[in-house]
Amino acid sequence: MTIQKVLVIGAGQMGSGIAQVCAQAGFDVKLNDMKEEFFQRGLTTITKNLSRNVEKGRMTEDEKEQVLSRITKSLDLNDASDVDLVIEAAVENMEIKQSIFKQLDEITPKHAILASNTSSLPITEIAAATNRPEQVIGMHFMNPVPVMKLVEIIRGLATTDEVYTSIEEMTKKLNKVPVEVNDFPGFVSNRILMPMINEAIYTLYEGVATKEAIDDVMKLGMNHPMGPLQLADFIGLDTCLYIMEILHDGFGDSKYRPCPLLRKYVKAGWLGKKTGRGFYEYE
Ligand SMILES: CC(=O)CC(=O)SCCNC(=O)CCNC(=O)[C@H](O)C(C)(C)COP(=O)(O)OP(=O)(O)OC[C@H]1O[C@@H](n2cnc3c(N)ncnc32)[C@H](O)[C@@H]1OP(=O)(O)O
Ligand SMILES: NC(=O)C1=CN([C@@H]2O[C@H](COP(=O)(O)OP(=O)(O)OC[C@H]3O[C@@H](n4cnc5c(N)ncnc54)[C@H](OP(=O)(O)O)[C@@H]3O)[C@@H](O)[C@H]2O)C=CC1
Repeated sequence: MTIQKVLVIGAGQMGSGIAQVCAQAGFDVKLNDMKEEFFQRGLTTITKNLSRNVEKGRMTEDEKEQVLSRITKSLDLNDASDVDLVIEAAVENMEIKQSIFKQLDEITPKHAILASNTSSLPITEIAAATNRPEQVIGMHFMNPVPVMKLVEIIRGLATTDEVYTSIEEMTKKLNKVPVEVNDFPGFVSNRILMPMINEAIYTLYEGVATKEAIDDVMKLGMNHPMGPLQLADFIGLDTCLYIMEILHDGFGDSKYRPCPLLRKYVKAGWLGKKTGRGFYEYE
């Protein structure tokens, strides 16, 4: 199947990055969010990223304008009526995702593929909200999207080979590397990453070391580009908590219990970099 028109849902940190890389690869992109201001915030991030590419000589001003001209605003899900692919990057919540996919099933053309950028929610369960589970798939980008090479591609129980192949090809066109995984809570990426982050939070909670010391151990000792607490702030502590809850519920194993300190920070609205405060403070 040929994919040309894409609708990205959610203009947050992930959705804006996904819209950017799709437009850079020549796809026509509609970027959807619930409010004008959220769309504008996403577009501002994309414009900043592209301007940095121009400054670094990787792109001309003309090319930047062409990329921007391929991104259009959408504040209404009905804009999905003529697209070939939807990539959903709204909040990590099953009810919200199922409601979006149910509506998309009614709005989008019959051939359209419905993909979710979910970090951990079962694709099979999201697909069950539609009448086309064979055309639903996980397309899990990594943050920051313009930089990270991986797209974890998750097959739901009913996803067809044809749909998988279309998404694999699309991923390569985005200059990313697809890795196929099966549909289990947290897939591969967050089944391994998030318990490490949660354990780092327990290490802080139990007073084993300061936040800076914990991050330094992992940066200097394990060559991680960011320490786990800095990375948690970068991902968003709300998203980290949702993922731990999904692992905990999905496997029923106490080893995935979210650290109480993580819950406390999320309740306080300290969601990390995106709200200006998490384990660290940001400008
Ligand atoms: C939760 C999930 O479901 C899955 C996930 O995504 S988990 C999170 C996965 N991501 C990670 O683990 C990221 C770990 N961190 C890193 O890899 C690096 O710290 C980083 C790439 C973010 C920054 O790299 P750095 O070397 O420390 O900083 P810096 O030199 O400023 O940036 C390197 C490049 O990335 C670019 N960059 C950094 N942050 C960026 C952002 N948010 N958006 C776009 N580009 C960005 C910079 O412009 C720079 O580009 P050039 O080299 O071309 O100039
Ligand atoms: N952060 C990360 O590192 C990664 C996150 N993901 C996944 O990507 C998804 C988005 O995460 P992220 O970008 O970090 O989150 P953000 O909070 O940055 O962005 C989410 C955006 O979606 C909007 N939104 C919420 N509900 C709807 C809806 N019903 N329709 C349209 N837009 C909606 C939000 O609006 P509002 O601000 O009003 O809530 C917000 O603008 C999640 O599923 C997450 O698990 C995947 C990989 C990495």
